[in-house]
Amino acid sequence: MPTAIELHNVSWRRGEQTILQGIDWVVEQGQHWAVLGLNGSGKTSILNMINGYMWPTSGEISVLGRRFGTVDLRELRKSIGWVSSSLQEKIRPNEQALDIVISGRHASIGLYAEIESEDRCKAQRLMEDLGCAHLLGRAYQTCSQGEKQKLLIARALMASPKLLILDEASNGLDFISREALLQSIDRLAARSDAPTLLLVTHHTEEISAVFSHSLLIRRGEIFARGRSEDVLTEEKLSEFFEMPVAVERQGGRAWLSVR
Ligand SMILES: Nc1ncnc2c1ncn2[C@@H]1O[C@H](COP(=O)(O)OP(=O)(O)OP(=O)(O)O)[C@@H](O)[C@H]1O
Repeated sequence: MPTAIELHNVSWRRGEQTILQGIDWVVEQGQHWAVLGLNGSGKTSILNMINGYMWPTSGEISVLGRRFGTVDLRELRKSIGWVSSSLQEKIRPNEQALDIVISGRHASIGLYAEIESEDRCKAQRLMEDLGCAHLLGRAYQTCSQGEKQKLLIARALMASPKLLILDEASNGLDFISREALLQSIDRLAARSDAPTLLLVTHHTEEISAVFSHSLLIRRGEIFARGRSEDVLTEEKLSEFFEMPVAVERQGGRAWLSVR
């Protein structure tokens, strides 16, 4: 089975500034990873490289077993779902929830292809799985932030991606909505046909047990990577944040506080 992601000695420089330095990271298919790093640490830059929107200054990248430089990126992107807040802004406010989900089938914003009933059934099933089937005929602008996120995840799943990136998916959610979204993500991860998941987050407590591995990025370099229980420890995180933190484990999640 090809690896989901391979970055070998990837660096990215812009003029005098080194934004990524010597990134080595391998994600096997079927693993789910959390990616943690302070603002400006380089997370989005790595995601842009994985999606082929940016090219490293040096190093090699393979995604889903295809080595960059020899692959049609537009084709490859059909196998990658990326749910981010910037996607939210691209959705037309009066578009209906079901249509938004179906539009993910062709990785387009808006409906350009004829809707097949198969697509409609799949979209409905995904909405049920994510607990947002009640929104079917609702206009996007009338949905809450949490509901919008679920719709966008369902939309990304329409194309049956092999890799799904959830980029700060819980931004702006209240406590209850965030828990509901995290539960939906857990259910998704537990499915036998689940894509490889990357959860980009600022909050360790969002990293549930399904995210078996974690990557910590600091100032454009990998600070730590490996099994989440080995990486999300008091000692490592205190060193990572350069601040003494306490970690309390509850339900397989690491809750942080400043010591
Ligand atoms: N196109 C660019 N040109 C110059 N600098 C850039 C460019 N893109 C990103 N950077 C810089 O690279 C660094 C890493 O940015 P990046 O967006 O990858 O961080 P991030 O970890 O995603 O941050 P955040 O959590 O705030 O979203 C930042 O200092 C940013 O200003």
